[in-house]
Amino acid sequence: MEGIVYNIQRMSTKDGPGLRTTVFLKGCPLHCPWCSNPESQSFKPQLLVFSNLCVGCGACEKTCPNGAVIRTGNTFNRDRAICTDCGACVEVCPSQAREMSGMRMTVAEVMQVVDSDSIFYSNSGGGVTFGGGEPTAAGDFLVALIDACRSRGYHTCLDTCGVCEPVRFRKIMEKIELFLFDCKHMDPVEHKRLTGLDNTLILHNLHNLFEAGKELRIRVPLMPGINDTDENIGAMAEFLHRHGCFAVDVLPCHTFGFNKYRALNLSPPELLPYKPEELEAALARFRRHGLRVTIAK
Ligand SMILES: C[S@@+](CC[C@H](N)C(=O)[O-])C[C@H]1O[C@@H](n2cnc3c(N)ncnc32)[C@H](O)[C@@H]1O
Ligand code: SF4
Ligand code: SF4
Ligand code: SF4
Repeated sequence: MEGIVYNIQRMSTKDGPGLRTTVFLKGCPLHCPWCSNPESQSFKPQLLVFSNLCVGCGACEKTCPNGAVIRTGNTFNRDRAICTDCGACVEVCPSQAREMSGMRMTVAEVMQVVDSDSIFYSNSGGGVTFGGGEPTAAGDFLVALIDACRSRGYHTCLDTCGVCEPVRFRKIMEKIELFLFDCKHMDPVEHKRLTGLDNTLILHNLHNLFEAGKELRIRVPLMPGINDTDENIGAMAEFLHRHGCFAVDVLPCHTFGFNKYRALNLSPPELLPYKPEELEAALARFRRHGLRVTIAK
């Protein structure tokens, strides 16, 4: 079985306990306007062009079979309407200005990388995390990867936005040991306006996780002026309290990865990270609503 993987991060300390291997699966049903991994949203491999690294050699123009390379002065980009993301120009670029995101891999190929890190899992209390994109959108490929990890005794963690058809989510839920579950916005209309889908499925799946007593950490990507209002944080606290949860991990807005929007010929988000005093004020709103708050690693 095959799926599209856009990165395998080794020795990660940020995606769950201990030392971890994080497998990033490409494709996401949401389009959060602040997403730090815009290349993770499409379900297909994609070309990124980092114009600042272009040395103007013209090799890509000569190689492109579709005439999709556009020259502006001494830099070479591509016409998105014509480019087929075939990757031929990446092979000839001498300066890494061109890069393909996403490659087709089999379960065995992913597990070869995972297995080579396994010595570190038992010593550190670590294991394997599946992220993305939205890992549940990879369907049977994700299930097969989890099964392969569990059969070897590796701890498994899922970093998810929770948008997943409930029957499939239940199947995944039974196999995963720790969930990092995002809560982005509590208002369904606002959730849809921001991300393209409302939060009905998300809250349904989250409710089921709580009911099943699964180990989970709620993560809130905190975006200035977007979801850090007293009203939204209050609604979040009300939902979480009803499920016996009194703590969240906050991911304050960062702009790492925003350079990849230009590399995909997209406009980067117009967002600035919090000033320290603004972040403190937002965190205080969580505490006022009875939620312990930690900044996620
Ligand atoms: C790229 S997502 C992948 C997992 C899944 N799609 C999700 O959204 O939960 C990984 C984490 O990064 C967070 N994130 C994405 N963009 C961010 C940004 N600009 N600042 C802070 N956190 C961000 C997400 O909210 C999520 O918790
Ligand atoms: S990815 Fe293929 S089609 Fe697109 S610019 Fe490069 S060579 Fe041309
Ligand atoms: S091959 Fe790379 S360095 Fe050469 S013109 Fe194209 S993008 Fe620039
Ligand atoms: S759900 Fe996650 S991967 Fe998908 S767009 Fe939002 S932050 Fe990006």
